[in-house]
Amino acid sequence: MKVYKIQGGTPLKGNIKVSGAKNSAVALIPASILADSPVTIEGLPEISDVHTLQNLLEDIGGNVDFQDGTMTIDPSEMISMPLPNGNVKKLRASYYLMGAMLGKFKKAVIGLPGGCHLGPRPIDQHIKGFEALGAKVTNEHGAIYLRADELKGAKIYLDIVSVGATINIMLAAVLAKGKTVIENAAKEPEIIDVATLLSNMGANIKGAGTNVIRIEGVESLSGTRHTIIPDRIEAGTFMIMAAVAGDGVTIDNVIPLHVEAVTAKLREMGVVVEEDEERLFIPKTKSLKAVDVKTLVYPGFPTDLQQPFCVLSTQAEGASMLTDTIYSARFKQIDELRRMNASSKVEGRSAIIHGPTPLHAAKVKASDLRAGASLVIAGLIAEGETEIQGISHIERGYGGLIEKLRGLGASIQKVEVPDEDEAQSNS
Ligand SMILES: CC(=O)N[C@H]1[C@@H](OP(=O)(O)OP(=O)(O)OC[C@H]2O[C@@H](n3ccc(=O)[nH]c3=O)[C@H](O)[C@@H]2O)O[C@H](CO)[C@@H](O)[C@@H]1O
Ligand SMILES: C=C(OP(=O)(O)O)C(=O)O
Repeated sequence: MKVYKIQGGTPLKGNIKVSGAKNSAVALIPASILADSPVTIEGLPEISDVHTLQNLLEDIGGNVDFQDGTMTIDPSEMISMPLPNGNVKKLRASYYLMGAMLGKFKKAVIGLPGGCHLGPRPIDQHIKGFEALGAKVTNEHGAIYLRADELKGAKIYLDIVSVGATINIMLAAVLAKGKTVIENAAKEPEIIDVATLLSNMGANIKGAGTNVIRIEGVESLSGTRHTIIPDRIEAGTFMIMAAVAGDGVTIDNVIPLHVEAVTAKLREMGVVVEEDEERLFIPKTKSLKAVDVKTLVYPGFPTDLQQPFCVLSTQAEGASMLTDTIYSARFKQIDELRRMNASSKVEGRSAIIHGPTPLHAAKVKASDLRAGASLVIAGLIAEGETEIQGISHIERGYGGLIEKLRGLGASIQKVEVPDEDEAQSNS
């Protein structure tokens, strides 16, 4: 089994570059299915979610070339092959194959998606949208069957503000007949990025980034070239690292507006954040003050940074309360941080953390992507050598993390160790 080993205590210094956004990448790649000719996407992150989607597009007949962050997808020979199992379970965003394949082929069979276990993650709003557009949707043995004679534009009000449902309905609607209006749409930057790609492919979309999106269906879409936006969650992760373990860190390839909620919270804690057009500089932090955080939909504080932020709170003076209003059970990092001496507990939808508490190295396990990120940050400040298991979760969303952190002087390596669970079950 591969693990990360981190020798904590080395202050981080220098420049670190943010990659393309995971949550855009995983929607832009399926969006290419809708074109009639090759789509090229530049700046993609080297993460396993991207590689898994490449394999899924190849499974349905796509011709995909991926080198140095640039992926060219030729969809001209794709067919609506059923994808009930296998790779679709490896990531959350395989649900975008539903919208894209329904839009293009008017039929699809896609297994229920995987992704991080953060409490219930239903897809009822996606299905409600597909049905409103005229699709018949059934769940048969864990796979979603979608079929429509024809897709027709409709007015869809989302009961819950959902990133996935907003994008999925856009994907299904761009080739539908007539006008679709998505009300109570999510406003995340990734939605604008996907709308930009689709518009450059020939789609007619207005209002992406606001809570009402209007789409006028078109006959066909063609290939184009698109550069992805930077990953605001990776940027936020590096901001937290710099605040808690830094001795002067410059974060390159950031859109400061996209991380405003994080910047504001860090400043409230006493962290200096200097903004430039496309970069941030965080000097060494003198002391950290405890703050309360509540996750909200964009432009609020992102749920994806709640888990890493918990580590910062362990080093702040006083009691912090971090409340996740998006996911009821996104606190699996807390038990692992307690192993490392954090004074923390979960009460309902909140983590309560008392600090400052020195963290000690331990053997810990990443249960999901951002729990993994929080353990990496904890390992960087803990005394001794931390071993992190479950790194496949981390590698779904952070590309080249070891190299990037080594560039800041961190002592981190990926090594093979015997699998203790396997050894125990064999003995
Ligand atoms: C691949 C991707 O982009 N993942 C992101 C996306 O996930 P994802 O798109 O899955 O998250 P949503 O925005 O859909 O979920 C928001 C909330 O709505 C609920 N919900 C969602 C859809 C639905 O049909 N019914 C329903 O009840 C969810 O359980 C959750 O409580 O947005 C989340 C919220 O910012 C992020 O944490 C994820 O990193
Ligand atoms: C929850 C996340 O990802 P996914 O939706 O892909 O599981 C995340 O990126 O933090």
